[in-house]
Amino acid sequence: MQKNLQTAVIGAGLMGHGIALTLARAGQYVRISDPTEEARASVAQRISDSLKTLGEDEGAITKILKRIEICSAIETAVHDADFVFEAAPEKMDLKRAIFAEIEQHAPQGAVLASNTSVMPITQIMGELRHKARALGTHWWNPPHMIPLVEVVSTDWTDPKCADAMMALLTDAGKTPVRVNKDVPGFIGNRLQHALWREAVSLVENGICDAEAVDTVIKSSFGRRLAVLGPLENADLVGTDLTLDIHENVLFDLERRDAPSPYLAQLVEEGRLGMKSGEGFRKWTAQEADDVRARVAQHLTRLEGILP
Ligand SMILES: NC(=O)c1ccc[n+]([C@@H]2O[C@H](COP(=O)([O-])OP(=O)(O)OC[C@H]3O[C@@H](n4cnc5c(N)ncnc54)[C@H](O)[C@@H]3O)[C@@H](O)[C@H]2O)c1
Repeated sequence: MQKNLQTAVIGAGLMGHGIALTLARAGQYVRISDPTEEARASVAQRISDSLKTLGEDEGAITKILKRIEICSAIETAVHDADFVFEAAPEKMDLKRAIFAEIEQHAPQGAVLASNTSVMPITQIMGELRHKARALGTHWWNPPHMIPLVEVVSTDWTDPKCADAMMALLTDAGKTPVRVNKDVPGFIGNRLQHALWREAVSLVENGICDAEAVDTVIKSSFGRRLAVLGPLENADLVGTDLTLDIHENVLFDLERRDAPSPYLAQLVEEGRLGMKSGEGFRKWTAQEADDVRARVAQHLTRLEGILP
């Protein structure tokens, strides 16, 4: 893979800082833009802290930071970019306006990607003049630690642009996966939220409490999920057993096609989770910090264990 390519990251928040450091660490140049003074002022320190978590020393961090330029204007960030990653807030109108501006200033050959979590790429980039270079790259949080990036093609995405993006991400140490149809939630969030729908339903229907749901997952199939996907598991136990289980349980699983009223009520009551001190469960600030530290420590350890 060619090095010293010019990349642009639009939005220097949680995802943008991690995408930028991943690309710079892989030997590419990055211009990262954000209209917010606070985000621009803090992004170098946040990147440095994340690189430390990844085990980089001061010398390496200085070299990586030299590859990253911080800008306020989208035009400056994208004017000579080969690849553009948009990581601005999850608002359709904002993303559409950002891509109109990107297209105005980026080279015609640049591949343009949105990091939207669930919104259709077709809708975000439907107004572009050159839609063949538009696609989705759904990175996962923290983007510098979770290997997966879903590369989403629309009906009009040129396969060569998707190939180029796959190559760039692979070279940067990511595990890109192609999503061939632009469906809401792509692959990962469809799977994740199918599980969350059932998890909420179990609590809502008094079958168990929230702690029991989390304990069951963490102490059972959650343990093997990182090395055994569900379809590998179905082949491992046999598709015949899988069919028998589905015949006896699927009829009773949650199947509503809208969010749970129980979840809506939590939000209405201001029980927003760790940030408000209570969601499905009560959380002290210390308990919330402990969870974040536990996740970071676990992901760091996994880096050394998993292929
Ligand atoms: N946080 C996650 O876990 C996660 C995971 C996967 C995907 N995403 C998606 O990534 C995107 C970014 O999420 P985030 O968590 O980094 O949000 P964030 O709020 O941390 O960062 C967004 C940044 O965009 C900046 N911004 C606002 N308007 C802008 C503009 N016009 N141009 C450029 N930058 C602008 C903000 O100042 C902010 O710094 C969203 O689409 C989100 O859905 C988030």
